[in-house]
Amino acid sequence: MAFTPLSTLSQWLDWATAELAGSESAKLDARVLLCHCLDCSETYLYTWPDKALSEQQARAFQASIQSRKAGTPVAHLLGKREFWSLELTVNPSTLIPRPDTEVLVEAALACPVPENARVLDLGTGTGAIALALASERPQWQIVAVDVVDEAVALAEHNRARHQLNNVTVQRSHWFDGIEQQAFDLIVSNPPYVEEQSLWLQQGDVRFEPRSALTAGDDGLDDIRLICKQAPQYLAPQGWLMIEHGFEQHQAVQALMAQAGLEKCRSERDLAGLYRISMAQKNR
Ligand SMILES: C[S@@+](CC[C@H](N)C(=O)[O-])C[C@H]1O[C@@H](n2cnc3c(N)ncnc32)[C@H](O)[C@@H]1O
Repeated sequence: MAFTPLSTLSQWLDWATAELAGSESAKLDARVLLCHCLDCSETYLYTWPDKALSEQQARAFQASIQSRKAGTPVAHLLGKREFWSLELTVNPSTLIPRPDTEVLVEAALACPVPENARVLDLGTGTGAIALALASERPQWQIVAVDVVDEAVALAEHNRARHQLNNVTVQRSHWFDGIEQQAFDLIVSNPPYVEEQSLWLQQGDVRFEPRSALTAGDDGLDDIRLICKQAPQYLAPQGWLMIEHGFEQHQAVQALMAQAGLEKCRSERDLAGLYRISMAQKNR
């Protein structure tokens, strides 16, 4: 659609939906991106369908629809994604937080740990898990680490944005930079996809970095290392909790047991799939 001052919001929405046809979320994406370009709410679109866009708005909207058509995730175009009711800044340096990971947050909040628990989030990315926990448990002291410098900066930005002062963000290759050795809870959503997985060639995931996604031929390289080293960094009675792929729970439980952890178990997500496993250090 060429820009014309007479084109209305509803005409632009029809154009964008047609451009994105083939995507299940075409209509939703068109609305969300138009709201972003106009800096308005969805209610505004419904209330003023006959309003015209300015030339600048129309050009910005056209550009964002073309990027979306080329596959760019909506979260990257908006520069944000909501997780656990916190608006987080996102960028291509790490994973876009997924609703699936809220299951890990729920399980962590239900974990029997001291009131002023010391918590470690390994591979924090945007800071999603650490910040969700910090917002719910201001008395917890949380260390959040990532190995990618841009992700560390992003998590720190999100921490400051939400003024969650009970979180410390730092760079570390898993446990390498961690000094405190007695956490009551270690949580992680590490990379767990097989290097050769065809899933990596589809959808939004094509725009996310491999450093956030893949972990060796069976997807377990990072989880293997985390399970092996976690007991040294857990307080007695401390818990390790890991998000993983839906076919990995038995392997992850076995790795936890091999590391000497006890009470290994997995929990299902909303789709009924085992997506997190946990275990406790008993000595
Ligand atoms: C699946 S993403 C999870 C991001 C975030 N925790 C979430 O749930 O949205 C995995 C994260 O682990 C980080 N990572 C990968 N290898 C790492 C390593 N050796 N040490 C620390 N973090 C690492 C990646 O940079 C990425 O941010």
